[in-house]
Amino acid sequence: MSIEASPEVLEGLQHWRSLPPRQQPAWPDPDEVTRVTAELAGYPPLVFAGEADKLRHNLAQAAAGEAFVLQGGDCAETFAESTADRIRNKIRTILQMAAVLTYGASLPVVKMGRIAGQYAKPRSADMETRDGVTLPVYRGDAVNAHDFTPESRTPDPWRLQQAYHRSATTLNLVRAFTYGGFADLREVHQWNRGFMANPAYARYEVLANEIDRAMRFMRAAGADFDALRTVDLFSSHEALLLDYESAMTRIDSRSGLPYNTSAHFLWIGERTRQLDGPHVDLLSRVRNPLGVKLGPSSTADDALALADRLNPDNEPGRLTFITRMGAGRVREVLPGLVERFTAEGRTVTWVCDPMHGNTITSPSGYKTREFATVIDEVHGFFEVHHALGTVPGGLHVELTGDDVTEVLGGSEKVDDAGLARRYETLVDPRLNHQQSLEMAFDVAEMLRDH
Ligand SMILES: O=C[C@H](O)[C@H](O)COP(=O)(O)O
Ligand SMILES: C=C(OP(=O)(O)O)C(=O)O
Ligand SMILES: [Mn+2]
Repeated sequence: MSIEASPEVLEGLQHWRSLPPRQQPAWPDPDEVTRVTAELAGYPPLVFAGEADKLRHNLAQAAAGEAFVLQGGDCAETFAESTADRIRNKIRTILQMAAVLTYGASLPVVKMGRIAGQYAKPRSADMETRDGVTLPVYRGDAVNAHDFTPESRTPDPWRLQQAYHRSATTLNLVRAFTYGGFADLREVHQWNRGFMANPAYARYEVLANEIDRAMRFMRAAGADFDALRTVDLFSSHEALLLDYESAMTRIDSRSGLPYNTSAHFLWIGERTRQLDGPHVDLLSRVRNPLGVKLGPSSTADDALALADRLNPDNEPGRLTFITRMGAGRVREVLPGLVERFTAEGRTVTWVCDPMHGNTITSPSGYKTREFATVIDEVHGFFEVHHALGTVPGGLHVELTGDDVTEVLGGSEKVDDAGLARRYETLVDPRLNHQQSLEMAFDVAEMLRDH
């Protein structure tokens, strides 16, 4: 039997249209946007309500310290790079990290990609000037193209449909890889041994040997490795483009409730989390698990007000705070937020984004981050939670499975001159494959030792 939504619920889903927009593209022709979204609204869902419910349950476990979250992927996915090789490398990196973290935490790892829909970016400025020419800024492949020409930079709403199709093909591959045997733990373990073969990572040898021994123990004890051939890898992106997110919001026939079917998990960015804004309004009305980014200027009052709006029933797993304070601020700002939530009996999953508070410009002019600073914020996040006796629920990172050079440092010591070798990101710098694994080993050591 199919349950329908009430007229109030359907009307509420349009309320965002009356609220002040932020970070939305200046589409040249609003009628064109209406045509695009009317078509989009008839497309099949990319994800199913039951899957989002499962993820909400997993995130509730993470809030309670019974699981650990790993959310990772590009700052901005691009259409050109949503190829089989790139997607496979990214999935492999996430699976490798998850295996190491599972050992370190002795907990199941909830895996989410910034993948299959991460095509829209909030920006600091609306316009970009080069050599005296000023054009609209690049806002992600769902909006415009990166080349610096008036044609490319003009927002084109038909790109929203391309974003849908690219998300669908990416998700198809994610499902094929993760349910088709590619995620086999024995295989993932072999890849990690390959990583450890590089002497640059000798300091993680003790941990790597422990994992090796644990695998041999499991085999000897008759563990069912065939049951470990499949994993869930959930999709997520920033819910930024209201026209798209609204068109992808559908009524679940089992419950009559709205779900955003563009991804399992949606987050609201630091720039669009205003309580009276359209992003908070639209997302408050869907049942998916939600995230909100919290930067260094966040107060406990802000965070509580967001929880009142987005999780009024204090349902575990519904709300994740992704804190991105910066390495220099996390130890000072995070405790006040966590303490208030604990004192008020609020449930939230605390996840650390050590990327966005630590962005710098290198002497040669690249937008970059220092690996050591990124790691320092992660350490600060754990120190705060351990001191308060609260639960550090997971990590949110910008990464790629490829051998790019966008973040400084790491054991392979990418330096300023080295950034030029393979700097490919169109927005923020990502950890490369090796830096991602190094972070996983570092965090796993910390988790094991706690
Ligand atoms: O990914 C995050 C933001 O979109 C990005 O950091 C904004 O970058 P900008 O300051 O270059 O606009
Ligand atoms: C835009 C992003 O982050 P924030 O909203 O935290 O700045 C992002 O995650 O790419
Ligand atoms: Mn980013």
